Amino acid sequence: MLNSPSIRLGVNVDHVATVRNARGGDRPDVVRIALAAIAAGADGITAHLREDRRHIRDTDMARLKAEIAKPLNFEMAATAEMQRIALATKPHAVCLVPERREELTTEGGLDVVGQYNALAPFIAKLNDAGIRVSLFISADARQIEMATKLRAPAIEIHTGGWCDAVVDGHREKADLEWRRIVEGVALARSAGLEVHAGHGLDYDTAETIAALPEIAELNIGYFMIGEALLVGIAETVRTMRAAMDRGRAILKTRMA
Ligand SMILES: CC(=O)[C@@H](O)[C@H](O)COP(=O)(O)O
Ligand SMILES: NCC(=O)COP(=O)(O)O
Repeated sequence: MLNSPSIRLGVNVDHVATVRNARGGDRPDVVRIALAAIAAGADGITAHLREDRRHIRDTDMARLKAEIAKPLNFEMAATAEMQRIALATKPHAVCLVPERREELTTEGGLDVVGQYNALAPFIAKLNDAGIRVSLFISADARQIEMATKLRAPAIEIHTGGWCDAVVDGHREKADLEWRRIVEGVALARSAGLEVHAGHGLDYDTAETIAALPEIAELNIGYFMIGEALLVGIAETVRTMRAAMDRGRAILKTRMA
């Protein structure tokens, strides 16, 4: 089984922009928080430029690209507008996510099976520009198999259903969702995909999923920004990194 020796932490800064936009000013500064997260150990920054610009704005994405030295993971819907912006911005990576204006947050995974014909040329253009493409999908075998046909080198498994069930104490649903994730990441890795995970992760669920050998990257935002309001982003990043390291240590004992 191909494993990922280390596991990267991508900090999603969307909800720093949510707070900033509440009064329409320029504080808190998204880039300043991103730089502090990187200084504390984040391996990259994730930001979601939504069609409705409810949080991250075009200027945020441009400043993040210009001012951070670590990889920028540009989350976006697969639209012509976003492709144009991504090609102009040239982030390290793009993660294609589904979007509905009326959604509170990302609800499901991208339907790469149903959207294959549109996604194939869309992804090819980003690949050709040297941008690493990942697909935000559910841990569904058909979606994973189709992702491999789309020449995306990576997928990000949507962990929202599992995380919500854990937080809500729905043990049976959490166990079912977890089994789907375990099977999905194994299938994806065996197909040669780089496997990321994200949505709804907190310290406990990040530790649990970091024990899966196939996971190369976790992208975490909402929970961490909330924690940062209490203890600061640096301590939050350090605590999240420690949780992920505990997960990796559990993996190592299992494999010993
Ligand atoms: C795809 C995903 O789960 C998140 O990265 C996404 O950014 C969530 O959207 P909001 O940040 O708008 O809640
Ligand atoms: N792709 C997941 C992400 O970037 C952050 O999701 P969340 O932790 O804000 O739910």
